[in-house]
Amino acid sequence: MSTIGQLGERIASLAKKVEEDQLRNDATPAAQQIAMELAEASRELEQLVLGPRQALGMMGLAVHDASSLGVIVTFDIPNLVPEEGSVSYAELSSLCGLDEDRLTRILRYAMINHIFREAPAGRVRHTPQSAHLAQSPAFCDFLRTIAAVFLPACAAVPAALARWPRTRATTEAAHGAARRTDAAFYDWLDRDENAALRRNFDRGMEGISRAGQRLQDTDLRAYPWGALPAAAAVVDVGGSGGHFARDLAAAYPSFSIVVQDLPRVIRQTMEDQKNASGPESVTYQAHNCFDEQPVKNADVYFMRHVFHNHPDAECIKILTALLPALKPGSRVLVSEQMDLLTMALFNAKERTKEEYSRLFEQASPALVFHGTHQVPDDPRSCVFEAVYQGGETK
Ligand SMILES: C[S@@+](CC[C@H](N)C(=O)[O-])C[C@H]1O[C@@H](n2cnc3c(N)ncnc32)[C@H](O)[C@@H]1O
Repeated sequence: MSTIGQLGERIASLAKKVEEDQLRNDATPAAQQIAMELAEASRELEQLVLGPRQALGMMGLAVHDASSLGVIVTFDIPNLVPEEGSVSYAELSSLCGLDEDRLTRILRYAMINHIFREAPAGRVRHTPQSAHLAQSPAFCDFLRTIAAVFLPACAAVPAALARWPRTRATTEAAHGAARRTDAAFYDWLDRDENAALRRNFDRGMEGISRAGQRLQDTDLRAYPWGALPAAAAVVDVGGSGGHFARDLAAAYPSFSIVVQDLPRVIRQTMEDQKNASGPESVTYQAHNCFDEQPVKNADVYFMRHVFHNHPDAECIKILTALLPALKPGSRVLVSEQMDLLTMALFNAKERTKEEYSRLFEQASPALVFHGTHQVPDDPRSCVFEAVYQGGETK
């Protein structure tokens, strides 16, 4: 482990490079890698400076970071603060409906994280952080989903694991314990009384992919899409409202792309797309990924952040449902990102490349693992690739 002095020197030299890269607008993988190293070294320095007692205490209390952010987006505060200038706590309180005392406490806490600042005393104005929220409505939908749906599930993880230490059942996940329900996550979300949460969840998928931590740009850069045939047919299974598909279509206009998701998601997407000018090469289809794949002989079947929702047996079912559609050379791409949320919601598993290779093989020996694709600046994300060799009875 480095000393505080060594880390300080390293941070100073990395910071200089990052500043120069930012001035040159250099966003190459090498520049992003250096920025990541700087962020990691800064986190390590913070831990060393604080020492274990303070650092661990802050980790335990980080729940307030998430809940204060949750209040801010739930009450739509970023859009109530003027773009330029400031607003008083009293005015903000009457605009958002939250009493002034609690509003002030919550915003002052959030200011520790540089979300808003108070200047002059008693008046609130934007920072780059809070302005990002005001400019990213779909990302705020995702943050509202975190506050209303994910936080209760994450808080229940220790109790759920104590109750079911070895289970893989989707009905025995922390989400179920928090909600006191036996329903698996998506069945619960589908209930009539959860319509508002569902809408936030569906829109939030685009928000997190475009403005949050699960940037779809990673998948566009990590996989060599340009090496596919010019008129490649791509199916985005579990593609939500088509946010990835539309970016893929913009980068590769000659591809034809089908976005599949649950009927309610596709219904809403078609509704939303009526007034939007989406690319014609992207079409939408309601399809349950456990049913036989209706789009035959596509070049690519892409599943982004879908497998992490499911235990092994269900992933094998999803892959098996693809088999009748595959032609020799069809690629199955599974894009994943490491996080603990899927454990809280679904008891799902994070898998290594060996485990993915086994999953593909268990679905069919003709589905041959071809390796992984990553970008250096987002080591938590990975695209696992299998190619169908054909030649077996499906
Ligand atoms: C974590 S989201 C990922 C969405 C999108 N691929 C992305 O990367 O933002 C998982 C998606 O799978 C969809 N989904 C869940 N169960 C499904 C099923 N049985 N068949 C098809 N899609 C499903 C959800 O509606 C949701 O859009």
